[in-house]
Amino acid sequence: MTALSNAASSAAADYDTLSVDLAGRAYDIQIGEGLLARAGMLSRPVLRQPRVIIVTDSHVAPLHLKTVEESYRAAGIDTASVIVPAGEGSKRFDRLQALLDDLLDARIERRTTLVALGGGVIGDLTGFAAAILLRGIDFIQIPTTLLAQVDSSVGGKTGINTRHGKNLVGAFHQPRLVLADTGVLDTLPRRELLAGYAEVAKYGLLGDAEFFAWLEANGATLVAGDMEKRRHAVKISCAAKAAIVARDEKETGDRALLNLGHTFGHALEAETGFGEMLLHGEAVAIGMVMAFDLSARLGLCPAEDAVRARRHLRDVGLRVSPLEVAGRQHWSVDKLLGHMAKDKKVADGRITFILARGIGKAFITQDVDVQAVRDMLATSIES
Ligand SMILES: NC(=O)c1ccc[n+]([C@@H]2O[C@H](COP(=O)([O-])OP(=O)(O)OC[C@H]3O[C@@H](n4cnc5c(N)ncnc54)[C@H](O)[C@@H]3O)[C@@H](O)[C@H]2O)c1
Ligand SMILES: O=C(O)C(=O)C[C@@H](O)[C@H](O)[C@H](O)COP(=O)(O)O
Ligand SMILES: [Zn+2]
Repeated sequence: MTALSNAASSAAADYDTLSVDLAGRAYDIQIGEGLLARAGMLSRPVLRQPRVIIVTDSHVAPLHLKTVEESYRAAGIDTASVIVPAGEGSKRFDRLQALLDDLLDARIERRTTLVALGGGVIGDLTGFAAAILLRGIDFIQIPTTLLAQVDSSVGGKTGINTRHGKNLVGAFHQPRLVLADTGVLDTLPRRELLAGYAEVAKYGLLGDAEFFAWLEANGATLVAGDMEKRRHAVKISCAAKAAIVARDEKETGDRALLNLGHTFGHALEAETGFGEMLLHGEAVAIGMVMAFDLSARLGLCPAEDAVRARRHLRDVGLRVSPLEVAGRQHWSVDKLLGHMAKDKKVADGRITFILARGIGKAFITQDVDVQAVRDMLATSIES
């Protein structure tokens, strides 16, 4: 029985199922409240042995680990758990090594499945561990942040940061299943919810003007706690990401659109040390404002659309300028460009940019005048 038919056959099922259509490696994304308590039953069809190892972090463990462990055990599935320190600092080589050793200590086998229970950090780290342990084992994503539910749990990008930059070591390794329990967002701090909202807005800004207009009308109530609106946003976002990933799994083309705001955002994250000063989603929000500003400066995008992008992100409560990053007084155009020059999308020495012809009309280009980028960055960091 597949996960899809499981959902359909359960009279009590109150979740939506989307699928990521990758030949031979297709998987379902299930979205709804209460999925943590059903994780065991929903995972069974994709497990290759009745044993999982759950990887989670020190914030999520006390809140949600017991529910997931009990759910697996109730479904007759043996569990062990590994808890790593919360935060972006866990996407590092030394933490990866410690995790790999813990998993090997737990006597992992080739048919054992890892379960990533947490935000994007846990998903990226656990997914990478799954990609390289015993030369590749299965994993399931149970995303617990808005960011992870709308973005990082889908699509198979896994990896860690290095001193050279963001996500520079990793692998494409698709999960077998994604269980997005929108109920767990209730325990998520507002700052983290907002960071995830930036990636939600990204889907509107890059390819769906209608969704962006919906967010302009509903974003504030979504952030305030409206469950239906959160669920709708998770569904639309996952559907958009699944479609892009299905047509360009390894980012040889279109998938780079999902990097809107990231070339700038990753540079801002690197400059602030990949930590609490600026979260990934927060950096992406500022990066998307920069991408729209640059597009407008280059005459590619109506100025009004750049204003709309900035206004909406600011109105929901996100910072929209590097100058608003508390604790960070001095920015340098050269340093930001230095980080951008190490981006994974650099080709033949040229930085790839995701720009826009308007809201919902992003495109990929290497044909950008560096002086225009310098001017935009200089304006954005001037006090
Ligand atoms: N692989 C991808 O496609 C992809 C996409 C987007 C982002 N990312 C990566 O994801 C990471 C950011 O993910 P994130 O924003 O989820 O950060 P995160 O994983 O650090 O989680 C944010 C914080 O929320 C806590 N938390 C998680 N769930 C909670 C819950 N339900 N209740 C209370 N606290 C909870 C965590 O412990 C952490 O402190 C970055 O490293 C980014 O590069 C990857
Ligand atoms: O899935 C993708 O593709 C994305 O670009 C999603 C991004 O939100 C995510 O932050 C991703 O990790 C960035 O891609 P990277 O290849 O620059 O690491
Ligand atoms: Zn991102």
